[in-house]
Amino acid sequence: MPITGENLIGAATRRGAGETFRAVEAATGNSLEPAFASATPTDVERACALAAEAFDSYRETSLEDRARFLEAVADAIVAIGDELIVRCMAESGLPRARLEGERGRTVGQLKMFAGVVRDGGFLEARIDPAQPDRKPLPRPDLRLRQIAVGPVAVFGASNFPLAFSVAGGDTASALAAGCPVVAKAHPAHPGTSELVGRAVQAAVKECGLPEGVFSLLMDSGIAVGQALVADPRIAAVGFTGSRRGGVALMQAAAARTQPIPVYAEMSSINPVVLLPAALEARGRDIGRAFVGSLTLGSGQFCTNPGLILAVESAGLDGFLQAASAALRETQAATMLTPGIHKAYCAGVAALEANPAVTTLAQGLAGGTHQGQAALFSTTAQAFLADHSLAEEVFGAASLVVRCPDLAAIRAVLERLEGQLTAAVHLDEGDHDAARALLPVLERRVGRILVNGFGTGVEVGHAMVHGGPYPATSDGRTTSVGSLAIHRFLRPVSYQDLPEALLPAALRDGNPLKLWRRQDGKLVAPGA
Ligand SMILES: NC(=O)C1=CN([C@@H]2O[C@H](COP(=O)(O)OP(=O)(O)OC[C@H]3O[C@@H](n4cnc5c(N)ncnc54)[C@H](OP(=O)(O)O)[C@@H]3O)[C@@H](O)[C@H]2O)C=CC1
Ligand SMILES: O=C(O)CCC(=O)C(=O)O
Repeated sequence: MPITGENLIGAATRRGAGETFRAVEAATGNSLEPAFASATPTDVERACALAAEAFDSYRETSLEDRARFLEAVADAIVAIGDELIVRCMAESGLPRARLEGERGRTVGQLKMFAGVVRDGGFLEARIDPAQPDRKPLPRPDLRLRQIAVGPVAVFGASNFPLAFSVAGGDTASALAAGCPVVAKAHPAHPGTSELVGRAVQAAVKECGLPEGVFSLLMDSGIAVGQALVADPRIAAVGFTGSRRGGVALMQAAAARTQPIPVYAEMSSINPVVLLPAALEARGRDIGRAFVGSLTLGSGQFCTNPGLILAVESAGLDGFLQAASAALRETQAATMLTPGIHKAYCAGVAALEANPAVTTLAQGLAGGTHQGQAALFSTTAQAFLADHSLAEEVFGAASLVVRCPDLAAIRAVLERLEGQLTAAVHLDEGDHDAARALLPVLERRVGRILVNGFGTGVEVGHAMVHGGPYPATSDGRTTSVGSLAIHRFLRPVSYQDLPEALLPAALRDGNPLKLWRRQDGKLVAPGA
């Protein structure tokens, strides 16, 4: 499939008339062909108009048709073949195996949402039948279902060019909910974005859906994204990226005449608590496993273990020795963009220059665009006194906080901002300490995990990839897993509507064969 550098607006391809830019080969910094032209305000207007036009028809597609569409998107992505992987490797610097795995995750995610749509449970159909004879007042007939919120703007993330980008989790969950999507390509991987965008466009056509169900806009700067969020037809926003970017979009959305929700997944340092019995029993093993997680994808995961908390002990010394030894042998790896590499180097330099911080180990040095892993330590007292030490350094750097006792670990956790994950390494002898920390962790994070690390999010029904601000802009939900669909739904109640006017999900006889809540009780289809 040739990459043309065009915008995909509904069924059309249109060369933008805005500033041109080229993708950058992550490993070399060289420009890649072809030139991409940024979309103009007219392109944004057209994409949003088409999305609004498609909305009422798309949101009422049958559950089966919508599920088939999601599967068609998945199949079309697979059908691109190796060209997608090769282009994505060049643009992102990520290795083949990682990207093949990420493509599998992207396709699996679309198929999972196809299953969610077919199941129909997300409609949350509820029926409170009329009670005309109720005293002192009759009860009306009340029926509720969830409907799609409207067209959604999706911002592709730089660090997951497939699974969190054009047809990633935000797009999959919005389309599953019945929302058309206008995607803004990340300029770090515009060719990858176009290839995937063309696959979605082809699936829209193949499934006979209105063309406005999907558009993809290119931009080298922020104008298109700002215009999208400001457009009155856009009803919600999905974003993964920097705190600065996410907050700017939240502000733009809040400043509208009609504010809309922004679901932004932003910064997280993902505390890892090493409890005493586990450290004593297997501190060295944990140290080696930690370095594996820290350096995965050159550390460019929002779930990266950026903060380690442990009480001073021989077990901690063993952990630090093993982690430092493993880190010193770690190859430097190409980072996603020169900008992200520069930001990483600045973050590492700030830690090195901090008098309260000790550099424990550094990975092998690399080329111009490669990130060198780094491990630092400080004391609980210093950490609590210096807020800058809790800031995310996006890349393979982590800070160990040496604590005098468990109370200091708790104090550090209490001080942290909202996080995506917290990991606790424990043995049976640590259960009391862990139990005491759980309420703090529940308040601070979206996912608590034991004897592992947060990198590598499982896409499933019980996953929360979210957390209190600033991990995300809305800690009540998730951007990964089937629950993510609820970001793009809202309930509507139908009072005393004649049967002929009711949506199929709420009709007598249950034609969609849904599980429904009847007078407050969950009733199986056919019961
Ligand atoms: N925690 C996490 O999961 C991640 C964190 N990051 C952090 O973000 C830094 C930069 O990486 P990057 O991926 O470029 O993330 P950004 O947040 O800078 O950008 C993400 C997307 O949002 C757009 N955007 C950014 N700011 C605005 C704005 N004010 N208005 C409208 N659109 C905007 C960008 O457009 P454009 O690029 O065209 O400006 C891009 O398409 C990294 O160094 C890292 O610190 C990055 C990825 C994931
Ligand atoms: O760890 C993962 O699998 C996902 C991480 C993520 O969401 C991110 O880095 O943006």
